[in-house]
Amino acid sequence: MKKHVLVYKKLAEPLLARLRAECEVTYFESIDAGNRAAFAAAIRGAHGLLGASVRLDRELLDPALGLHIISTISVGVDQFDVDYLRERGILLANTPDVLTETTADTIFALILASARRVVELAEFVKAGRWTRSVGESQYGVNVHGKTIGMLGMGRIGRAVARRAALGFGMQVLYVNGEAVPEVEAALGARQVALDDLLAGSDFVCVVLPLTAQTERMMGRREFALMRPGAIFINGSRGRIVDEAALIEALQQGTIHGAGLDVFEREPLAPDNPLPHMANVVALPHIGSATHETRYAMAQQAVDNLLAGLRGERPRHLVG
Ligand SMILES: NC(=O)c1ccc[n+]([C@@H]2O[C@H](COP(=O)([O-])OP(=O)(O)OC[C@H]3O[C@@H](n4cnc5c(N)ncnc54)[C@H](O)[C@@H]3O)[C@@H](O)[C@H]2O)c1
Ligand SMILES: O=C(O)[C@H](O)CO
Repeated sequence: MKKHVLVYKKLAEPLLARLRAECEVTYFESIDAGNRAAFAAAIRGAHGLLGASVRLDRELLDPALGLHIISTISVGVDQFDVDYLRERGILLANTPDVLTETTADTIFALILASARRVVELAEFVKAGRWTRSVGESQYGVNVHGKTIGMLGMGRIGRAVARRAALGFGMQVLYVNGEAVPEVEAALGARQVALDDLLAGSDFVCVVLPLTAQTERMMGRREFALMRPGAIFINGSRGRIVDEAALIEALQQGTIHGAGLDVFEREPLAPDNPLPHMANVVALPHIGSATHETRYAMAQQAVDNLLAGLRGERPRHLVG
């Protein structure tokens, strides 16, 4: 008998066809208030789930007695209770590696856009306000030759550090779960204590996973340790930052600016001041959002799911 798969994210037709060749597929392009009850009901009969950006908590998963595997189209797994899945014997697979370089590109775009005020000044031109040559009040700050402090030196951290050191002649400091001798040898990167990184960096760049240990790791104390001219970049998860403390640091000039792809609440609350601040470049969580990479992620997620349902070990198993 065919296994039952529930897809909860828009999937390209060739990938859906691969799933349909082997499984019974229930397909939701996205989940919202209107179809959430139907989604919850469909989970009950599923052997496999495939999708992204939906928090699948115990309440939703408890009734799914036949569930064998969840294949998320993301590298981050903070939307899952990994211990609960392990206790239930439900496999969790994700999509590392394939999005690393694309996400590093986005993070570097944030670094450049924040330092050189690209968005603000492009809007200035669009508004027809470029009537004479720019003055000092519109100058940015250099990126090349500066020091970048990486919070996280995993796959994406290394890809950002490589761009920084080899492309922009930057010095690299890092905080990570363990030392990474290859980036020290190849890029001259130095592992330092968190406080030394904050005090010694012109750019502080977060590429950590969201965990109990990293949640709100950047708070008022940490922003106060940063250089007044420093720029804060977050390309991983909003909840690693105490957003109220970040807003305060930006408003009070404790730090110079921020480039943010992720936020405490997504999509943004309408009253969130961050996207309206002149010294902030805010993006709508697009780290991996290119046609090529999102397709490759979905393909990897389908491979993981089908392997799990066939009783094989998925290539990208979490935990
Ligand atoms: N903005 C986006 O669209 C986007 C895209 C991809 C990934 N991400 C986020 O980026 C994160 C990192 O992805 P990755 O592939 O580089 O992961 P990774 O596992 O390769 O790297 C994470 C690094 O963080 C370190 N780390 C973990 N906890 C730590 C702690 N408490 N203190 C110090 N270091 C710690 C680990 O040692 C590891 O080297 C993902 O978990 C995801 O949340 C965001
Ligand atoms: O974790 C990830 O892969 C990105 O944040 C996309 O959701």
